[in-house]
This record gives sequence, C-alpha cells and structure tokens, in this order.
Amino acid sequence: MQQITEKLVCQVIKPRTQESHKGSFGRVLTIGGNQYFGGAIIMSASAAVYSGAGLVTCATDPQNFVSLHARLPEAMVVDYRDQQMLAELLPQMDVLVIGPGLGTDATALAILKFVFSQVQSQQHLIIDGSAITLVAQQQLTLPSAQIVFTPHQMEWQRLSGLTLAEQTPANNQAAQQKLAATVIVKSHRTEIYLPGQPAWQNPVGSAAMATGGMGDCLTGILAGFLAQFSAAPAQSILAAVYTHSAISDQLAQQQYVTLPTQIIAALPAYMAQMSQEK
Ligand SMILES: NC(=O)C1=CN([C@@H]2O[C@H](COP(=O)(O)OP(=O)(O)OC[C@H]3O[C@@H](n4cnc5c(N)ncnc54)[C@H](OP(=O)(O)O)[C@@H]3O)[C@@H](O)[C@H]2O)[C@@H](O)CC1
Ligand SMILES: Nc1ncnc2c1ncn2[C@@H]1O[C@H](COP(=O)(O)OP(=O)(O)O)[C@@H](O)[C@H]1O
Ligand SMILES: [Mg+2]
Repeated sequence: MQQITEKLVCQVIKPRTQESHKGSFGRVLTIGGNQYFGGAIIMSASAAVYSGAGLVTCATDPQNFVSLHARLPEAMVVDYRDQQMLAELLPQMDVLVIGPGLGTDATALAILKFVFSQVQSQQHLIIDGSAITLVAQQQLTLPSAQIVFTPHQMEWQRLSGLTLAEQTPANNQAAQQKLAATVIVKSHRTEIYLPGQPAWQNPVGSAAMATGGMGDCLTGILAGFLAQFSAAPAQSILAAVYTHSAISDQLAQQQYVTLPTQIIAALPAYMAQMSQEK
C-alpha cells in the first residue's frame, strides 16, 4: 500500500499568494451538533477555520450558538432546521461537512435528506459520524457530488457490510468502488481509498489520538484543505489526513494524550512549517 509522505504534504500546502482575500480560500459549511453533541461540530468548524478555510459557517442546533461564538467568533451560525436559510447558503459553498454530532433521530435524518437534495455535483461533501450511520441504516441514495466518507471501523462496517475482520484492503477497495466515493477508513493506520487509485496508508499518528472528537477534528481539516488548495482534491485529502496525525505526533513528544482542540490550535504553525519546506 502506498504511504503518504511529508513531501506530499509540502506539495499541497503552498505559501499564499499575497494578492488574495478570504474568498480566495473557499467557503465551508459544517452541519451537525445536536443538543447533546455540540462539541463535535464546534471542533469540526474550528479545524476548518484554523486550517485556513476563507469563510466558515456552522449549521447546528441553536443551543450551540453561544458556545460556538464564544470559542470561535470567526464562524457564522445558522439553525440547522431552517431549510429556507440552508437552501440560500448551500449553493455558495465549496465544501460541506455533515455528520459530526448530528445524531440519528428524525431531525437529523430530515437535515441529511435535505442536504442530499440540494448539494451540487461540483461541491465536496464530507460525510462523517452520525451521517454515515444514517446513510447505512436508511439505505439512502447518494447524491451526485464529490463525496468523501470518513468512517471509523464500526461506521465502515455499517456502511459497507464488512465486519472488522473482513476489512481487508481488497474488500475495502471493492466496497469503495460500489459507493463510487472516496473512503477514509480510520484506525491506528488509516487507509484512504480514492476512486481509480491504489489504496494509500497514513504512516503517522499514535494512541495519543484515541480520544473523543479526534475524527470530528479531521473533518474540519479535510474541509479546510479542499476549500483552499489548488492541488488535485485527492492530494489535498491525503495531505489533510497526514497533517492531522503528524501534528499529534509532534505534540506527543511532550504529551501522553493529544486533544483535538490542541491539534486545531497547532494547525497554523504546522502549516507554515510545511509551506516553507522545499
Ligand atoms: N464531544 C462530542 O460532541 C463528541 C461527539 N461525537 C459524535 O457522536 C456520534 C456517535 O459517534 P461514535 O463514534 O461515538 O459512536 P458509534 O457510531 O456508535 O461508534 C462507536 C462504536 O463503534 C465501535 N468501534 C469499533 N471500531 C472502532 C474504531 N476504530 N473507532 C471508534 N469506534 C469503534 C465502538 O466500540 P467500543 O468503543 O465499544 O469498543 C463503539 O461500539 C457522532 O455523531 C460523533 O460525531 C463523538 O465524536 C465523540 C465526541
Ligand atoms: N490508536 C490510534 N492510532 C492512531 N490514530 C488513532 C488512534 N485512535 C484513534 N485515532 C485517530 O483518531 C480519529 C478517531 O476518529 P473517530 O473515531 O471518528 O472519533 P470521534 O468520532 O470521537 O471524533 C481517527 O482519525 C483515527 O485514525
Ligand atoms: Mg467520528
């Protein structure tokens, strides 16, 4: 399996053109965070902002508005039940994230179905967490979009029907081809299945990452990278997966556990370092 390298990351994270503005770095909408899982969507939106997305909006339960504003004043908010507002916002977006902390109740399903009905074929749609579980449980038809699934192994079992023991590279690739989407199967050594490519493996990351919210954080980094970089989307996806874990490895030199919020805070410095390496 091909290994992602730091060199690949440096090819994606380029110094910014000085004559640029926020619109040059893409618009991201993160959708999720019910009344119990607000932290998940706050971490996703934060990771998108700190990885450099130009404009980030968070569609969530209004109960999360105050905490989101307090932690992340850079983000705008919208009530995720407000279909009229969502219908206006969605076409403006380059990247959508749906699922972190969304939950699997009737409200969550209605929001997911609405987003599937509105998303456009050129938009990147990152489907994570509860949204993966809903797609699997409800056997939803996937919309025409640039879809990236980010399941952990149990979510991948729900989506692909493959038990953990059956999740071999060959079986994973076959299941990914059936979905006709990019699939990031997260584990200690995350595997990335991109349409029309042999599989990739992430060689970095450690058990210091085994803490709640770590996958929510990854969704925001993926969104930030897809929103702003001119590299092929496949390269941006691989670079995002590596960056998430490489930052944890740097922090883990001093820390037993690395928190998602600490990885988020370290994104700008790591990205500056990578953008300067030849
Ligand atoms: N702060 C917040 O708001 C947070 C909100 N969150 C949100 O919660 C929602 C539900 O997501 P979820 O991942 O917590 O639950 P679910 O989908 O039931 O999966 C867990 C089951 O799968 C199993 N399992 C097997 N292999 C595994 C693997 N490699 N990695 C992980 N699990 C593995 C695992 O096995 P066990 O732990 O029992 O050994 C268990 O039986 C989702 O929307 C998410 O965004 C979280 O992000 C946390 C922080
Ligand atoms: N032992 C480990 N080694 C390397 N990476 C890990 C380890 N445990 C978890 N991770 C990473 O942390 C993230 C966990 O994602 P996920 O289970 O969706 O978390 P959550 O839903 O709580 O945000 C994945 O990117 C996974 O690769
Ligand atoms: Mg998750």
